[in-house]
Parts: sequence; structure tokens; C-alpha cells
Amino acid sequence: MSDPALTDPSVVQPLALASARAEFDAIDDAVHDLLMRRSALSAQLSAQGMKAGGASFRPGREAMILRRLLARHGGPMPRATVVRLWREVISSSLRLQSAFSVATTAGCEPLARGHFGLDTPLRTHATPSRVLAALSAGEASVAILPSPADGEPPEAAWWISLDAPRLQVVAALPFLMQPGQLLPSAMVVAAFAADATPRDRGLLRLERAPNTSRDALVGALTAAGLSPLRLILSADGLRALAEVEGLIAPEDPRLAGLAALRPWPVGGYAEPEPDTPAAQAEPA
Ligand SMILES: O=C(O)C(=O)C[C@]1(C(=O)O)C=C[C@@H](O)C=C1
Repeated sequence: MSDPALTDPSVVQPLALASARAEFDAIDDAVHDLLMRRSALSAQLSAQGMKAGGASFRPGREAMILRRLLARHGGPMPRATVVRLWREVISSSLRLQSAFSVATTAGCEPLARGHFGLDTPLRTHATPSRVLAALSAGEASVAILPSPADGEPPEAAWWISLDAPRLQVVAALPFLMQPGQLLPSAMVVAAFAADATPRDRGLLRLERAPNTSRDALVGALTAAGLSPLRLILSADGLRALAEVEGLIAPEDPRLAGLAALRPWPVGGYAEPEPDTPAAQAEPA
């Protein structure tokens, strides 16, 4: 006959819980050791001047780290948790390398916090133009602004007067889309250009004559070899923002074919990741 104590949950469960907790502690120590090692590596990189001559913040590299981790991810932990954890880890690393801070509008604050962590200094301003003024004045390392949208009021359409290439879009938020989300909600603007990744979107500002139709703009972009993924029009109809595949350098030869539209690259961003892994996504 088996010992009744071994099948009695009040005896067996506390023993199993105790050993699980010992394993949690061992895992936490291992994770903590690695996080301390990672932070030390980041601080060392900065102390040795290896990030000198360029911004500490490298959004392209950050996108590649998250894509790589999401591609190898498995098990019950949600993808959103992986991204949230690493966004805190990377943002902490960034703050070890430089005095990193964010300027944004109130509506973008949750996205800014989600991306740059809870401890990054953040200041909200009343309007996009004030956010960009704070960035220009060196009061913040990056500006986070709502994604451009069709026909928005002139004071909201910050992209129209963005002083590129001095200031450029370098990232889009959130990096991991919400379920059902197709377009990013906010853009990160900085005083440097983004590094290219294998999957980027470039932004091109265009000036259009009042009677140029949307179709004519798409036709002109396509003929120049820059098929737009999306086209945003200003409320007065005189400016357009084209989103194309890949970052566009100011010297890109394809821009010559668009001279009549005075094309002006205003940066770009690493394509965000879908909320579900590609293999599980619905077939198109
Ligand atoms: O790869 C770098 O350049 C780093 O400094 C490391 C690191 C990171 O912690 O992963 C830190 C900041 C950058 O924005 C990108 C990556």
C-alpha cells in the first residue's frame, strides 16, 4: 500500500511548490547575472568612446535585436511581454550611455513610456511644434509625435514643416503592433538618420500642384520606381507624404524622376512587427 501522505495534496503540493520556488530563484539569479553583464557591457562600450561620433540611440540596431528575439521566441510567455522586457533593458542601457530624454505630446505618452521605459525622463508639450522646438533646443534626445494622417489640421501636421535632414523620423511606435493594428501610432524624430535594417519604410515629402490627384501622385511615384505603400495628403491638398519600401537617401537617383514634386526625404523607420508571428498570421 502506498503512503497516504504522498497522495495527500496538503503534503505533496507544498513540497512541489518549494522545489519550484528553488528553481525560480536559480533562474532569477541567472537572468540577473546576465542583465548585470549586459549593462556592464553597454557602459564599457560608452566609456571606451565606441559610441562617440554618433548618437547612442541606434533605433535600427534595436529593431534588429527585437526581431531576432521574436523570431526565436517560443513557449507560453506572450510576445508583448518579451518586447516590454527588452524595451526596459535596452532603454536602461541607453541611459547608461548618454543623458537620454524624450519630448512628446500628452496623447503619445503611453507609447513613449512603453518604448523608452518608465525611468527615461519625459516631458510633455502642448503641441507638436513645441515638441520639435524642445528637440531642436537640445532639451530632449528624441521627439515622439502622432503618426501623420490624411487631412489632419495644419497644427497637427508636423511633417509638413519638419526641418529634414537636420531632424528626421528614425523609428515608429509601437514596435510590436497591437492585435488588428496595421499602422504605427507614433513616430520618433531625432537629429540624426536611422541605420538601415533589412525591412524599412522611407518617408518622402512631396509638394503637389492643387489639381494633382492622388492617383497622379501614385502614378508619378510608381514611374520613378518608388511604389508608395501609403500616401498621406495635407488638409490644404498641397503637400503629400509618401511611405515607400526602404530608406531613401537624399542622393537617391530615383528622386530625379520626381523633380516636379520637389521630393524631400524626411527619414524612415524599421517596419514594426505583427502581434502574431508570421507563420501563425492569417493567409492573405
Ligand atoms: O548596439 C549598440 O550600439 C549598443 O550600444 C547597445 C544597445 C543595447 O543595449 O542593445 C544600446 C543602445 C542602442 O540604441 C542599441 C543597442
